[in-house]
Amino acid sequence: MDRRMHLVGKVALVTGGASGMGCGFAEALLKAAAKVCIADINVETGVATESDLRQQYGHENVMFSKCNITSATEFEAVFKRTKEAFGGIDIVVNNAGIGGETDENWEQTVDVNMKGTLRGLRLAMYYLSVEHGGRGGCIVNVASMTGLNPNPLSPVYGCTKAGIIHATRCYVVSEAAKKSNIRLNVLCPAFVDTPMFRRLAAGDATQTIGGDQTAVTAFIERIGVLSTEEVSVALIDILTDETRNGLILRCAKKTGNVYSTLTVQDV
Ligand SMILES: NC(=O)C1=CN([C@@H]2O[C@H](COP(=O)(O)OP(=O)(O)OC[C@H]3O[C@@H](n4cnc5c(N)ncnc54)[C@H](O)[C@@H]3O)[C@@H](O)[C@H]2O)C=CC1
Ligand SMILES: CCCCCC(=O)/C=C/C=C\C=C\C=C\[C@@H](O)[C@@H](O)CCCC(=O)O
Repeated sequence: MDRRMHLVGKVALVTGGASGMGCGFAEALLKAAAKVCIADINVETGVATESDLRQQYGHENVMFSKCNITSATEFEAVFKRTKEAFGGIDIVVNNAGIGGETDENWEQTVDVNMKGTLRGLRLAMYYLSVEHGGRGGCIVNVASMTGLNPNPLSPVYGCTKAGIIHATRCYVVSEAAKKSNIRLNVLCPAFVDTPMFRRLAAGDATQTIGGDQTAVTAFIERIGVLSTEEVSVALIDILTDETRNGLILRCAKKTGNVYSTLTVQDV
């Protein structure tokens, strides 16, 4: 049996879609003939990305919606607008996230990455569920390799990403996911060449603890850096192969793409 989910005409909502990895995901989805809502806190970049993608992939296939994922009202409004504009939602990519480890910004890292992503996950479960007028589909949460392995440079960030992995694990085994045929997977990239990565590589001291840029540079050199196109290929594989459910996909320049199961041995 063909287990490929054709993306033609599918509707995707991508948070943090104005730039970086999210923008790459939006473009890959549009290339596969899906319709995409990019939701992002940055209006200037969001409008510019919308305009660029509309020119390439058709006005009717792309929309930008301003959304701070820490705001319940704004986030809910984006789901509503996407459903109204495109007739439903099939795919949600919870991608928006930030780094920040200082006394001033570490709690914001938790608010955006943990609470914001949980909010997106809860809304996605609601909008995709059959009992609330949805039609099932696929949720991909973007965590990080640092959510699985210790990263001494960004512990708060790493914790939020571990939280995203565990939240996905819990929803995978939920009755709600099974009843509505909702697949959930988590993407764990290592370094990817995006504005966030470039700030880190350029020595933005707010992104790490310790202030040792030599350690950051050595870490990046050891791990390697993926392009947004390479990570987008991984996303499209998760979306199109309907056997992919309850999985972690690790992506790193030197080791490639490796799937493992989200579930661990039960007691
Ligand atoms: N770049 C990297 O090396 C890696 C990044 N990641 C994760 O991938 C995701 C995307 O990261 P990048 O593209 O690198 O970052 P980026 O900073 O280049 O892009 C993130 C996008 O999210 C938006 N955003 C930030 N806060 C938001 C909020 N509160 N509400 C809505 N939108 C918001 C930004 O405006 C931006 O357009 C993040 O969750 C990040 O933690 C994971 C592994 C590696
Ligand atoms: C805001 C900072 C994070 C930037 C984005 C991000 O999520 C990047 C993650 C990249 C790679 C993580 C790799 C983890 C590797 C561990 O297994 C371990 O090898 C780390 C050991 C520390 C070291 O080598 O310095």
